[in-house]
Amino acid sequence: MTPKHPSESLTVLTDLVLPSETNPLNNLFGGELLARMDRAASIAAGRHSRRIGVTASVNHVAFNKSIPLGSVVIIEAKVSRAFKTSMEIYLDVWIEDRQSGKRTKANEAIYTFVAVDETGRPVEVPEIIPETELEKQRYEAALRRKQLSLVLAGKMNANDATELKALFV
Ligand SMILES: CC(=O)SCCNC(=O)CCNC(=O)[C@H](O)C(C)(C)COP(=O)(O)OP(=O)(O)OC[C@H]1O[C@@H](n2cnc3c(N)ncnc32)[C@H](O)[C@@H]1OP(=O)(O)O
Repeated sequence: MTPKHPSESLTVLTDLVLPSETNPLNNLFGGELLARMDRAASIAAGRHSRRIGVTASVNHVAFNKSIPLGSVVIIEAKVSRAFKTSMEIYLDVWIEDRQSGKRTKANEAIYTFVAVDETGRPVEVPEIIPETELEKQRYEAALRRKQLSLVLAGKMNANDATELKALFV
């Protein structure tokens, strides 16, 4: 399989915050943002693998900044690392000022998707070659995050998480 670059999976989802999507403080409901990010990540995973992608885990979500009613929200999703059948998708969420067009970073999230065939069985995905400095940083750290996610899910013994253990020695 020909390796790909993260830019080939870039998915940008731009949408408004409507009244039905807000909490009592008139800010975007967390679950609505999670769903939008899942959609963007699913498209990014599909662009990288050209397969059906299922969400295997949500590894990290930081709701750093609330997103008010009426905001223009931009979600950027890109595959940050591809393993054998799984892909880490890194999501950056921005609020765009209507007047100036200036973007403010609101949230970040990291999802893991697995490429599957029509019967739901995991299938291999192309390798990824990071290009920019940020892509290289995210690529390097992705193996640690995969090991942490597998340990927390009870799918990996902590003693086998070599990359993760290296952080503490
Ligand atoms: C877009 C959507 O919303 S889809 C709907 C929500 N998602 C779903 O319904 C998915 C349901 N879950 C499943 O179908 C299965 O559990 C799968 C396909 C995700 C994984 O199946 P498994 O039988 O565990 O397969 P397997 O053990 O071979 O793992 C497949 C890959 O997933 C990775 N993986 C599995 N669980 C996790 C996890 N919790 N965190 C990180 N990676 C994981 C494995 O490390 C492996 O990666 P690799 O092949 O790149 O090394």
